[in-house]
Amino acid sequence: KIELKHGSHRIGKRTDEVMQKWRGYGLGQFIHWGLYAIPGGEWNGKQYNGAAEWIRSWNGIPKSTYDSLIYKFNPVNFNADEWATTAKQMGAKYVTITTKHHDGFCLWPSKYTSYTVANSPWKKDIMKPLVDAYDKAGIDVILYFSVMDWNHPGWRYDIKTKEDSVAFEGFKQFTRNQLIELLTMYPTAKGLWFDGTWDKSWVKQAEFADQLETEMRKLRPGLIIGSRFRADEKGKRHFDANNVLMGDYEQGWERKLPNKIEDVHGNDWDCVMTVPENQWGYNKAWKGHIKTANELIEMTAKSVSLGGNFVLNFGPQGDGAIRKEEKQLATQIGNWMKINKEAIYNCQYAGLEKQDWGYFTKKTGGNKLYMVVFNAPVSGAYRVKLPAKMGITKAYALATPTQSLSTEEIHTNEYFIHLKKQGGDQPFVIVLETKNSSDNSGNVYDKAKT
Ligand SMILES: C[C@@H]1N[C@@H](c2nc3ccccc3[nH]2)[C@H](O)[C@@H]1O
Repeated sequence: KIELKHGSHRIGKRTDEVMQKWRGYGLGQFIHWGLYAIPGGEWNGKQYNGAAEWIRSWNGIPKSTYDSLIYKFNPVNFNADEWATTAKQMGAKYVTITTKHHDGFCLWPSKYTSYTVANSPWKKDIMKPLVDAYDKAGIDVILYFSVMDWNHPGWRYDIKTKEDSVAFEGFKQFTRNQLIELLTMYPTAKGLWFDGTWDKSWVKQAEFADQLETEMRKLRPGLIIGSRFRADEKGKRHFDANNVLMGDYEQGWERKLPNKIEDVHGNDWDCVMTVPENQWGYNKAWKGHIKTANELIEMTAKSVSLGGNFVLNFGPQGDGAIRKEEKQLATQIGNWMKINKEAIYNCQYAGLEKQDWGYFTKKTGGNKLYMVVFNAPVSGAYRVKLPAKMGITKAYALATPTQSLSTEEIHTNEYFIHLKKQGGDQPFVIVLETKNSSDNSGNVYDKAKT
């Protein structure tokens, strides 16, 4: 074990209520919105091949020209309630919103820089109406904050000279000021989602970042901060030099999902996902594979089956409207969630052997197992292996709870649940109510034969 002052300060999952609620969210919405939504991945008729929110880094645009986009920020179709309603309809339980992305433009009227909405034609705070609208919709708000800030003169990728270190000290105070300002202005925010923390300059700030995290947690008890915020004094990120998770949940699953439970090391985690291959900010020309609702529903079920949350990204247009393709996905996913949300909300890893038909989830603190089916077996027989002593007292399709399904024990603790081929192309859920035969209440038909 390596002696660390600024490594992880907790072993194992947080057990407080705020984190237990976070653990049960299942499905979230990410919002990437800022000046980059105005060009939308295109400049002077030329397409930028990278992620639209990175267009400032393209050598096809002078930096100062990009920075002057602040004078074009006037989102006449921005409607915070519409965004929150879209998320509500989709079934999202939390939202992560970019307060400031790498370009440094602030969606709130920060006192510590002039590069904010206050100095745009729009003039007004964007964050306040958004936080209020999502709060009203019963959707918890997490504030995304990029430490890397291309607009601030004190930002450095690394600290090589005396000048670098003087400049970066100013940048560190600026960063602290903005974070305290955000937590003070939006006190209902449940957490911070940090980004842009991979460069050497920040990785070298183990003590400062550790103290800042402690200060923020003191200011906002229960605040949720992921593993991406800070490095330990050995320069280790996400997991400290003793391989212990930093922060409250693993934040490394960006545009990728774990495949098996061993990949998540017993930690809380969330997966943040784009609809196209790699576009977070609005991009006019969505190229390549655009994920379908069924693909995104499967990623949600897979995330919950492995003990995490799935956070789907929306990149609103420069005028503040949400594009129709994203609205359509929110509606399709929402229609599925309306019927099947019981298998997603407040569910966790079931601890069962994965089967080909889909994913198991388990209700937290209950005796219900859910089989979220994506690949219906041609036989209509769904294999289920249970731990010894656990029996099935009832099985039914979630959509038709009064029609019990026949359960056949084919080997010790191994069953076939029989369900004739369902029509339609929608994933569906089978519920298994279970009982431990150690407690002899209620009959457990562990020898049931059809
Ligand atoms: C959540 C995502 N994180 C940002 C990002 N920047 C990166 C630079 C290099 C590799 C991965 C990156 N992800 C993306 O712009 C988006 O905000």
